[in-house]
Amino acid sequence: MMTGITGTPGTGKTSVARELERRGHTVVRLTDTVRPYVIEEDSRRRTMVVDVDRWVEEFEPVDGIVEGHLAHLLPCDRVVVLRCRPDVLRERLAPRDYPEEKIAENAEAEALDVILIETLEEHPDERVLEVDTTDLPIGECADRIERFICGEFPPSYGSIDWTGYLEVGR
Ligand SMILES: Nc1ncnc2c1ncn2[C@@H]1O[C@H](COP(=O)(O)OP(=O)(O)O)[C@@H](O)[C@H]1O
Repeated sequence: MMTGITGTPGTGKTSVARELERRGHTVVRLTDTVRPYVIEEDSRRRTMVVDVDRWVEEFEPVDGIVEGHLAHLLPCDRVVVLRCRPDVLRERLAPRDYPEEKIAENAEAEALDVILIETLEEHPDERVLEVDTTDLPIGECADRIERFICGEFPPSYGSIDWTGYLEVGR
């Protein structure tokens, strides 16, 4: 079974995947697989443009966890969408040497549920779990994901509304 862990940068994918790996799960990091599919790199914005269609087409399915902000585009059996309140997301991204424009874009994408919407375009409801990591310690996020994978924790999404965090007049 392949479980995707996706989310806006800063929502905690790397941290929770590290914890799940420590607990014995096989983890594939998407950043390690996209390199051959990079079409363009924008070093100022620290962004890569990837040939996503070809990457999805050629991706070898994994019996384990795939972690990365494109994971929901793969034919996963389960998808976990990590979330983080936009003001806290900004704090989490602050130590990265991202330009302000990129931090603002990520906070806005999070406020607009962009990754959740993309996930629901690809996967039926019963495969999707949204986890709000804002106040949930990494270990507890990992517990919930493990229980979701084995069917003990039910799928759910849609209880988050962060439109109030959209920055107006930018
Ligand atoms: N559940 C959490 N609670 C508090 N801080 C977290 C949590 N998950 C991640 N963080 C912190 O947020 C920052 C970004 O986490 P990271 O795992 O790198 O996110 P991503 O891989 O989604 O970009 C790190 O400093 C990490 O320690």
